[in-house]
Amino acid sequence: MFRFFENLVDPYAPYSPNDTPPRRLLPFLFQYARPFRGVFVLATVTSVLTASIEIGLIAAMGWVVDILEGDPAQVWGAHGLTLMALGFFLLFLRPLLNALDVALLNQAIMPNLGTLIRYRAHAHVLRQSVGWFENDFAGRIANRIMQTPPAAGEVAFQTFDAVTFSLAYIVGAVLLLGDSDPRLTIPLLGWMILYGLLIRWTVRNVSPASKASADARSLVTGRVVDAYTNVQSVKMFAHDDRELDYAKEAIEKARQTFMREMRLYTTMDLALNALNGLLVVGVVGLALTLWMQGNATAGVVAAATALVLRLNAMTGWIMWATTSLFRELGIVQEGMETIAQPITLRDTPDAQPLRLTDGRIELKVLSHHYGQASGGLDHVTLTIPAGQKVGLVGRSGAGKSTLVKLLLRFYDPEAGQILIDGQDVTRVTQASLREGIGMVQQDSSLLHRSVRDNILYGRPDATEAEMIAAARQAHAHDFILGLRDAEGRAGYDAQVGERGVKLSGGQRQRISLARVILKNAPILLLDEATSALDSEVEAAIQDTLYGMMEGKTVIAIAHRLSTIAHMDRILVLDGGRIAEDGPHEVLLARGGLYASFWARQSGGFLALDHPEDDTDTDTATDTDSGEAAE
Ligand SMILES: Nc1ncnc2c1ncn2[C@@H]1O[C@H](COP(=O)(O)OP(=O)(O)OP(=O)(O)O)[C@@H](O)[C@H]1O
Repeated sequence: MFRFFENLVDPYAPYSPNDTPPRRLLPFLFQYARPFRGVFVLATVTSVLTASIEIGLIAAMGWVVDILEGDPAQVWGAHGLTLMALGFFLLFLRPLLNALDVALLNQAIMPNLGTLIRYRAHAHVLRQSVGWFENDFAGRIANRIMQTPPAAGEVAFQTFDAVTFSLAYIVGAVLLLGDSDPRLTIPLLGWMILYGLLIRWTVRNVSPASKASADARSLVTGRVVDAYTNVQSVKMFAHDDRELDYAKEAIEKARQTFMREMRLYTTMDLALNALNGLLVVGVVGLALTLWMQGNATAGVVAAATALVLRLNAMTGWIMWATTSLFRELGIVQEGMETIAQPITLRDTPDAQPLRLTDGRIELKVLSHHYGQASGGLDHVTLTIPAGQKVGLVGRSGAGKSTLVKLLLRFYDPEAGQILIDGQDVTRVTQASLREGIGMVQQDSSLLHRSVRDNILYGRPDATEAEMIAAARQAHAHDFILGLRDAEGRAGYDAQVGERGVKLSGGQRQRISLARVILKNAPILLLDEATSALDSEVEAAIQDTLYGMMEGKTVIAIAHRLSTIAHMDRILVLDGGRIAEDGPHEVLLARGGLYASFWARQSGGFLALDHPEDDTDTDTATDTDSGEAAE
């Protein structure tokens, strides 16, 4: 029985993703609720029926009190059949309806609605561009993906469990009292107006307060996760206390917003109690007066009393349900700041797969300043013929990585065009573009999975033998065989830890090299691909790299000029522009920037951020081949 209801809606059913999700709350929720339409209609019906039955039972109780006033000997004869029908209804039909109501809520809606939202929200966020992720905390994004779905589930639950039920119940109460004596509805209607006003006040204040709270909580998660992911820097600079203070600031903000929210609930509770007192005194007092005047039966007084006492008990629950509904709506609204953001970098509707025939790359007056006045790339025009090997050098911040990221379409250029084999990279599908490009980065972070999964990331359908061959080529096979993780998994099955932290930098770089070897894409981008390797391994890997470059168009960013000196062509970027362009010897002979870089190389390293300043840069060269060495 459970399974039937649990399978009523498939949260993973195919759907057409929406690049621009609605920015308003209700349309946003409705888009996720669409697959649940049938279930929601049924839940509304059962909820209304359940409320009507509650009212019916109270009416029946009044009726029973009235028949008690008659002759006991006559009761069975006159009302036996009705009483038996009532018993049958209570014993069998009511539990059945109740079971249907609960199963729809607990089995069909609750587990599936949250799952559907989480799955689709994650799918949406995954489609965001690299630039989008750079502008936020990963922890905050994750927090929103985690807390929005249960909040939306709670909204649905309260809507059917409390709101629909209580509305139906209150309407039923008015009808029942009106039927007994219309005057009895006067205090009830008065109460309803005040109660409505109280709910309106609460709702208006609770949603923003809860959104502020949720916002503050997400910030806490963002800061906490930021400290955990960068724990090495935290420890290295002995900044535990600073980090704690930084988090405390956010934690305190969360406490302040939470306190503001809780004040609302206390005020609401006090007002509700006062209102309920008025209701009981009003209705029961009036019913008693009518009875004393002989205008109402004992049954009417009993039913009216039962009704308001039940209402009295229910209002707290309704109020709680209504506020939790709006509190959860506030959380959903906060989550929407992440989940409802449009995908700005997307495939054009007519995007075709990239047809990579030769691997010719053209940049046409390409500019990208990350939305700022300077930085990035500035008016770069360039043609790289198919199969050419290009070395890209320049000072730190010259725009080398920007060029590579634009080529991969991690961002859309602010001006100009990039063509690969004559096709504009913004007009082909992103998947096909990135399939055609292999990239090895300086900071090769791996996924928290097994070595095998990480290498196969380059080509998931590769065979075991192909994967091992790639690892061998990257000089990774031997050390991989020696790996063993904390759970005893060894070799290719060993887990590499978050971002590959359980491996050395050189090991990480070799694994990421193996996956690019496996991918075997026609265009190769190397961003300091061997920077983390010791010279012995590097020498061996250089051979592998030269082998890999065979027949491919290559752009290699290098800080160590010796690794690119033999390339067909060297491009020197300076301040986002191409300063020099030509083979090693020609550039050396020209005596410009490249020649000065080369001259300043010591032991194969090149200096630096400030080539004018000899003393500083030479020191940096000796100690740091990363940032300082260009
Ligand atoms: N995501 C970003 N948002 C804003 N500005 C950025 C971003 N990425 C890079 N920049 C800016 O663009 C300029 C070029 O950066 P880029 O990373 O391309 O330099 P680079 O030549 O690769 O430097 P390095 O050798 O240090 O890696 C820098 O001034 C940098 O501050």
